[in-house]
Amino acid sequence: MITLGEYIVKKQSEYPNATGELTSLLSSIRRAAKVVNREINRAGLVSDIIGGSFGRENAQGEVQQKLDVFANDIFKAALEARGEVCGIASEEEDDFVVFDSHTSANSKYVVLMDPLDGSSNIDVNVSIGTIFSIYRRISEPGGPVTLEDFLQPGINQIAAGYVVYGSSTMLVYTTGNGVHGFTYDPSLGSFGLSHENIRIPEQGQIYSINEGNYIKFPEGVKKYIKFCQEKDDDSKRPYTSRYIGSLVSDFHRNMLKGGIYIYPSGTSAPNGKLRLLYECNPLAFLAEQAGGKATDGFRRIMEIKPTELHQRTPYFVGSIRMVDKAGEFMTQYSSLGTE
Ligand SMILES: O=P(O)(O)OC[C@H]1O[C@](O)(COP(=O)(O)O)[C@@H](O)[C@@H]1O
Ligand SMILES: [Mg+2]
Ligand SMILES: [Mg+2]
Repeated sequence: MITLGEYIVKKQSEYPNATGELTSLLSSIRRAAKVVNREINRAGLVSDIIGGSFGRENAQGEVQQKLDVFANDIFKAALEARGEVCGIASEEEDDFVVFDSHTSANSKYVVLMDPLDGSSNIDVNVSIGTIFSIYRRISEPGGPVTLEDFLQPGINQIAAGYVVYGSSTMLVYTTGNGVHGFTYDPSLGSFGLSHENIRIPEQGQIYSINEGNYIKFPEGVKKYIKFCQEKDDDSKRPYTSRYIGSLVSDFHRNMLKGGIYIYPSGTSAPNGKLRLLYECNPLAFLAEQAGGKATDGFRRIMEIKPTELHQRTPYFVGSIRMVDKAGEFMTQYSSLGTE
């Protein structure tokens, strides 16, 4: 078994100019994932780290769970410790955080993260995740870190990935050279290569959307859901509806089996729920690297120029032919002004 650490180093050797900073940064994430995984495995045993609300709201007005805060602290500390990162932005931090140690201040990377994805599933033993996105800063190393360092379009990402804490724990990442998955082996305490060069099937039979919000959906989405539910032997419809309620877990399943995940805009959430910078862009990079697609119903997600740290966007991601089909319905009904 080749471990994640060995694989990252091996990949680095393919880049003669590589400095090892990204390798070290990725291994900080690997180490933090192990610590968070250990706590998640005993979720349910209520303590000051896990089990229930932290009793405070984040910038988006969501009540933070204890594990949201714990995961945020663990990843933040791990990213600061090695000095390869000059600053982070996180779902659980109102503003971006600058690391001011000498090494950090001179480093060239910023990280954006959703430390704990699927928070509503923490206390009910359903799989959850962590999402991360890595950019080269725009500002000069050694100089002040600015908001512009974080408000970069997804196409500028250097690397992205997620950890899914499910029946097994996996870390899946890309550096723009394919998508690779590693499964955690608790007996060895390391991640082993289990899914090299993941490819999303162009067409799947799974659609993932919270149909509880159906009446609030744009007409294009309502029509696409009906399309998924209609019988048509040629295209193996009706498709199967699967919705875990943890973006990482729904995305991971659809990436391996084929499928589409949609979190649309709605009458009560005009820009949808998901955050462009640390949920949608990193998974869009992975989806595209695996042969899939990610849009807001109309535009390529990774070409959207962000304006705010916690901005939301409608999200359509997964098998390329399914995202295209959903896009056709969105265009057709938005042009009819019935969006
Ligand atoms: O309950 P809803 O409205 O369907 O939302 C579920 C979605 O919200 C999220 O939980 C948002 O992420 P966080 O848990 O990180 O806030 C996604 O993981 C998930 O897909
Ligand atoms: Mg999330
Ligand atoms: Mg979260």
